[in-house]
Amino acid sequence: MTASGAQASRPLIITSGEPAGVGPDLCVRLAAGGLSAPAVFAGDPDLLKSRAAGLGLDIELVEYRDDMSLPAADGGNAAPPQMFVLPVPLADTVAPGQPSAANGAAVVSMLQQAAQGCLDGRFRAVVTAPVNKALINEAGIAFSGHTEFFQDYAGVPLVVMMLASADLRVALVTTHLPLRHVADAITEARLRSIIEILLHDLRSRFGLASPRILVAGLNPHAGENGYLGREEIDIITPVLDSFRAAGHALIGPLPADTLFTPKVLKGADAVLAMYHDQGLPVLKYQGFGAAANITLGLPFVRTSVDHGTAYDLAGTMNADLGSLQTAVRVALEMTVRA
Ligand SMILES: NC(=O)C1=CN([C@@H]2O[C@H](COP(=O)(O)OP(=O)(O)OC[C@H]3O[C@@H](n4cnc5c(N)ncnc54)[C@H](O)[C@@H]3O)[C@@H](O)[C@H]2O)C=CC1
Ligand SMILES: NCC(=O)COP(=O)(O)O
Repeated sequence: MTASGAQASRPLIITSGEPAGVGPDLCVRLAAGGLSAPAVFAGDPDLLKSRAAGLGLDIELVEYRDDMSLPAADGGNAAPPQMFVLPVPLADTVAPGQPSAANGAAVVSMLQQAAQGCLDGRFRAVVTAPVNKALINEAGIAFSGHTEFFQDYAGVPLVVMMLASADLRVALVTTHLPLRHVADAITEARLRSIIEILLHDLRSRFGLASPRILVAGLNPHAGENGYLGREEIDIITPVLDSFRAAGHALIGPLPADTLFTPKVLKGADAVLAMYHDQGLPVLKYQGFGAAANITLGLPFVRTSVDHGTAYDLAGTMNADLGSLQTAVRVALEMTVRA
């Protein structure tokens, strides 16, 4: 697959995420293995250098400047491989697995610089390594996730979180919300806008002309005709009916407990789950390590890993690189299509 000339000349920006987690390890491993497209890594150069050394990787860190033109396959033929770094210095030095809230501002700065570079057209797309949401809050910065951060930064009213493996796509109506607030957040207006974004991006970014989407109910047994909750009757069904009347293939609301069985999933292009832990455990059970987290509805492409900071694996070669590789591949494919 090849990108257009203008797209190919713009590098991906990959944020290295929580400094004490596996993000920096995965980034140096990705750079050492070579990428199929130009990429810049946002992070602290000293940290990346020391993590590469600790993992026994021989790479040359090169400070990235906007006026640089990067080799087509980043670090491809250079020996040792080159890693282009947008420097974001940390406030505190950290050891693998030992996070410090003092670095919260630097972690958020990586995201700001990446988002701004995408909005300005300097970067092709952003790929994020995991952050620790609680630690950023401890640093005094309100933060519930990359998804919400990029939505706010881009100034768009709503985005959709979708995790995708080779065999399953799961999008969410609500994201990082306490469970007791979920039902109130599922309004007709929100559900309608989420479905519009999902339909639009499945067509434009994934090449699905008429996506078939299975929609979960909120309550057990999709509400059991109203005896176990009324959201299906009052909100979900009317919204789905209006999309169906317009010719869209939306099936549901389906009982979530059997929605993910192979027979029901057959022929579906995506599942729309009502909340985070209704959909994501299934996706992760099915595809952990080979899935990407994608934010739909942004004015730029953003993908991420399917896992968290994995402090227990930081500084070792034991973390699986598969999800970061998948996130990079999906970002490249999405930017070719759009
Ligand atoms: N995209 C992001 O920024 C995400 C960040 N997080 C953050 O990560 C932190 C830790 O969350 P947890 O729930 O413990 O999830 P986690 O994904 O960090 O760890 C859960 C389990 O998966 C394993 N694991 C994670 N990544 C792996 C990899 N690449 N290869 C092999 N095994 C891997 C870990 O060793 C652990 O056993 C939290 O602060 C959370 O906010 C969680 C999910 C996504
Ligand atoms: N479970 C996915 C997750 O929490 C990642 O969220 P985000 O940081 O990508 O918004």
